[in-house]
Amino acid sequence: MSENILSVQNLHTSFHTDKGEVKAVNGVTFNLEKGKILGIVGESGSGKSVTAYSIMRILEKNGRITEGKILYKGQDIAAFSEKQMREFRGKCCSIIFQDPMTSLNPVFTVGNQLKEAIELHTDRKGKEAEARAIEMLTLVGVNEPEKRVKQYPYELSGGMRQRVMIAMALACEPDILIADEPTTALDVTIQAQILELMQSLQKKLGMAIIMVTHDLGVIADMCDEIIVMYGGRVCERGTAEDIFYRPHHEYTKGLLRSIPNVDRIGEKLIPIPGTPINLLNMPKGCAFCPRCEEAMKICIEEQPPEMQMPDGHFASCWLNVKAAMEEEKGGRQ
Ligand SMILES: Nc1ncnc2c1ncn2[C@@H]1O[C@H](COP(=O)(O)OP(=O)(O)OP(=O)(O)O)[C@@H](O)[C@H]1O
Repeated sequence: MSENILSVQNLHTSFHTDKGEVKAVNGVTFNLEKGKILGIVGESGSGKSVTAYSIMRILEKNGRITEGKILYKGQDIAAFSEKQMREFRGKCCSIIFQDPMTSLNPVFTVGNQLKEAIELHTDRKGKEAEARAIEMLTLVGVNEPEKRVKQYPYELSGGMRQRVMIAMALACEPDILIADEPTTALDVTIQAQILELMQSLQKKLGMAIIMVTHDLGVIADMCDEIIVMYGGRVCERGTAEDIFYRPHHEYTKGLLRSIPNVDRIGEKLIPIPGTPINLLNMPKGCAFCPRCEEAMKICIEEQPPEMQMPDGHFASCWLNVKAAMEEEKGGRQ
């Protein structure tokens, strides 16, 4: 039976700024099953990273979770003390970022930093931690690990640095790994290698992964479940198959039209027209409405409810409500 290791329920996160309250995440709900890969997809500014940082409670000082629950194995992490949170980060849930250089300390060797992470979160100390560091580098496919531990981050390539970051994140065998745009800064071939590595580690270690990305194409083959975000809200969530083959939100359809597809070679990619919404001034209705070619009057006025589709996945779009009503009307005639 499936088991939710993480359950995010109606999460709201805001930032206080001189210009007003930036409502970055507005009612995000999803479940992450043990050992599964979940993708969070959306364009820049849609609230993907803020959702991830809310889970880790690593928001910037002006940020705050204003509503909702984050349950880890059934326990609400909002109630965790700072000490419990330090244990949670690393042992239960780890995060890797887009640019490993911002996370790796340039003045310490790779070995030193790995050893420190291992000593901090596990019982392995000294020589045992050093041996574990080499073991972890081998696991993530770093060649000549004995030599690498003595090197500084600047001596490694971008792909190699990301492997080191993954090794560090996995040193304590967390149940959940959050990867925030882990391959965006890498060139395409290295990107594919890192994604492959993450998939194989997921299989080997059995952890769950949350992949945060703006590129639906990147995660097409690796995710079990996908949530599509726009303007801090979830537009659609379901299995990867639901999202790719049976999309029920106009934004998801737009995203799909804008990624290359081998079945449509020669076809033009269609970008989504318009600009992202202003989070300081959220529209009353559907966040995507100003850019939606199918928008109706109700879309401007009211936020669409999340509806379960016949195949079981969820979408928040008034067009589905209209379609459902018309079907019902047709059935009654
Ligand atoms: N400390 C902050 N103060 C004010 N606004 C913030 C802060 N951090 C994030 N935001 C805003 O929250 C919104 C969501 O940001 P978030 O980083 O989650 O977007 P994203 O979907 O991950 O996109 P990207 O890939 O560009 O990071 C953005 O409009 C961003 O400007």
